[in-house]
Amino acid sequence: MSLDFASILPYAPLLFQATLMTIFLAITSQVIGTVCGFLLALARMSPLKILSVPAFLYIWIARGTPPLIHLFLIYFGLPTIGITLEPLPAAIIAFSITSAAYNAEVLRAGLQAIQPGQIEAARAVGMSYPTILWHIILPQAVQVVTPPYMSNFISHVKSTSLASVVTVRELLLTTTFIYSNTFRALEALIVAGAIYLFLTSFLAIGQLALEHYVAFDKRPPSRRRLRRLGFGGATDFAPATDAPALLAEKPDSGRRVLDIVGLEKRFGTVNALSGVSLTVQEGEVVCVLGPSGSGKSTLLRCINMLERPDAGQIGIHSRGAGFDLAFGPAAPAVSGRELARLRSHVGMVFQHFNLWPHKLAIENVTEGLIRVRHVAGREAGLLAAELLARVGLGAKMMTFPNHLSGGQRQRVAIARALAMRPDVMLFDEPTSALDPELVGEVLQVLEDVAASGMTMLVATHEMGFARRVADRIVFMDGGQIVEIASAADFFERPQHERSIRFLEAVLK
Ligand SMILES: Nc1ncnc2c1ncn2[C@@H]1O[C@H](COP(=O)(O)OP(=O)(O)OP(=O)(O)O)[C@@H](O)[C@H]1O
Repeated sequence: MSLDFASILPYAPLLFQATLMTIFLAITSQVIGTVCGFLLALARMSPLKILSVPAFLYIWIARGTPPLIHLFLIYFGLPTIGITLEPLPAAIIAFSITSAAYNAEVLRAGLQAIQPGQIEAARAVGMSYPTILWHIILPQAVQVVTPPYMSNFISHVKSTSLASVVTVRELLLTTTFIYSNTFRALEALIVAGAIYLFLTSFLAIGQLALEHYVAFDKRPPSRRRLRRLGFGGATDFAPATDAPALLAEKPDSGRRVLDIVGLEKRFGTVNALSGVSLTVQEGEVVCVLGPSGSGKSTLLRCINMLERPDAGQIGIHSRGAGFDLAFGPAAPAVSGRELARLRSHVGMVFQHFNLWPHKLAIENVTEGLIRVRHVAGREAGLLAAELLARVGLGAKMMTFPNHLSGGQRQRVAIARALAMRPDVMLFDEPTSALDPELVGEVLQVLEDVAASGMTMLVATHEMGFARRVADRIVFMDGGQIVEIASAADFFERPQHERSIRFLEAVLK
């Protein structure tokens, strides 16, 4: 038996039209399915049950039932309640329903793949949720979702052949028409298969190109990206020398920057903070010491409201703005905008750095300036370059975080927090995640920052650093402040029996 493709040839224009219809059907329903899938993914992740439960039910039902049933329900079922649709809109709606359910799960996986620490770091510089979503979460989520999303798209293209059963003139229906006229079923089906293969191969190549495009940290930064920050290229940068100084001279104003009164925080049955009161003056360096689980991190996280206290008051009195927040059942709610404003005045450095891996070191520093302070790209680039040079990373500013050592990452994180010109800097065990030989370089930067007059609250296990640099020591145990003393007094003449035992244990 010989194949006779020549008899199919007269139908080429028809096949071409059918191919266009298949492409139109696939793209339209995929676009609708992606937009709806994205909204569904957000709803599914929402803490509000009124959003997450319906989203879950939708995805469960739409994924668990055949697309052909969706199509029949819409095309044959809806007319029974008075809604009649043409074949093409019916097919588009049916395929969008399926596509939305599958894409919702793919997109949710991408959104949830971002480490929570990165989102906390973005909140800590004062970014709003939409800004975080757009600039921190989505660019990274795209990297994660590209392979499964494109895979869904490829299988979606093939599923559009189902539209033939409701007489949409797509590829399969046209193919059956051709072979019923020519009696050349084999040839017609081979041609149709080849066209599907061509379309899906095109998407597979698109997937490879997209994967390459979104692998931001695997290739050198584009010129466009650098120009936005005022640099013409990666190699022509000379660290700025005339950038305005970001760190003030050590002040001696006696002005209170931080006022904490009666702070309480519970996690279930654990009293993480009980009646914590503390005042910190401008330019003061306060080290918070205490055994593991004593509440040091919780105290810092409550100050910039990454954790919401259950009761008490926090006052932050900056030169530019003042915040007096009260907590408790009767306290007024604090708006998201006010929280973001507060956080932009309180710098936070985390134990695990929490840099944004898709952004260069310099972009990690400029991001808050551009998105929160609305500083122009060029000016932000200059300030960031100056700061990175000050923390000893002038030569690494065009490097992605994954190519930096732990100590270098932490120094970028310090520059990122300093760039916002905070009124107080909170350091949450900044050296605990570092290899011992990298601790020194970070502590040196901390000492430099302290010497420059920054008001600092440092939760740390580094006793030598605390003794050398701290003006005062706050010693915590069981969620309470047990002792507050000058560094000399605390280390030479600890008063409280718990402090004495702690020092005996850690200094022996
Ligand atoms: N998100 C949370 N959920 C439940 N319990 C928590 C949470 N965060 C902290 N805790 C608990 O609160 C207490 C204080 O924890 P916190 O992390 O503030 O201590 P820490 O002094 O910083 O400890 P470490 O030095 O080990 O970091 C601990 O008992 C801890 O288990």
